Order: sequence, then structure tokens, then C-alpha cells
Amino acid sequence: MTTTPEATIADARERIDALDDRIIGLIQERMAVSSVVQQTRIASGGRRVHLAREMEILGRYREALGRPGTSLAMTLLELCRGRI
Ligand SMILES: O=C(O)C(=O)C[C@]1(C(=O)O)C=C[C@@H](O)C=C1
Repeated sequence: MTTTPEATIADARERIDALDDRIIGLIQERMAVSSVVQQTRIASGGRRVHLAREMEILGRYREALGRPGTSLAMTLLELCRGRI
């Protein structure tokens, strides 16, 4: 069966949209879990931000995705704990 470039692109874009829906859902889930950690720490006298943990996360994303991974992790952290 042959297919046109237009059909291939339309099909791939549908898959991208479905992946983006899942990524957004995972980000929202991450925000909710992060909020539990932050609220628990604040309620027990700690601070919202835990820089050593953030360094671990930034390193993990950079290792997996290169330099843009660091930017992505910084954006995720901002979504999860707000701006610092
Ligand atoms: O792991 C924590 O201690 C969290 O509070 C979660 C989290 C995150 O979203 O990953 C958020 C804020 C902290 O600065 C570090 C990490």
C-alpha cells in the first residue's frame, strides 16, 4: 500500500499530539506530587526549595538530553515550585 507525504505527516502529527497530551498529563501529575513534598517539608518547618535535590534533577535531565535537558528541567521545576 502506498501513502502520500501529506498522509504520513498527518499521521505523525496525530501521534505527536497524543504524546503531548500524555506529557502534559505527566507534568500535571509531577506538579501534584511535588506539591505534596513541598507542603510536607514546609509544614515540618523546612523551606519550599531544596537546592541539592534540584541539582540532582538538573544533572539527570542533562545526562539524558544534553544542555537543553537542563533548560527543560529548570522549566519543570519552575512549574512545580514557582519562581525563585
Ligand atoms: O524533592 C523535593 O524535595 C521537592 O520539593 C520536589 C522538587 C521537584 O519538583 O522536583 C520541588 C522543589 C524542590 O526545590 C526540589 C524538588
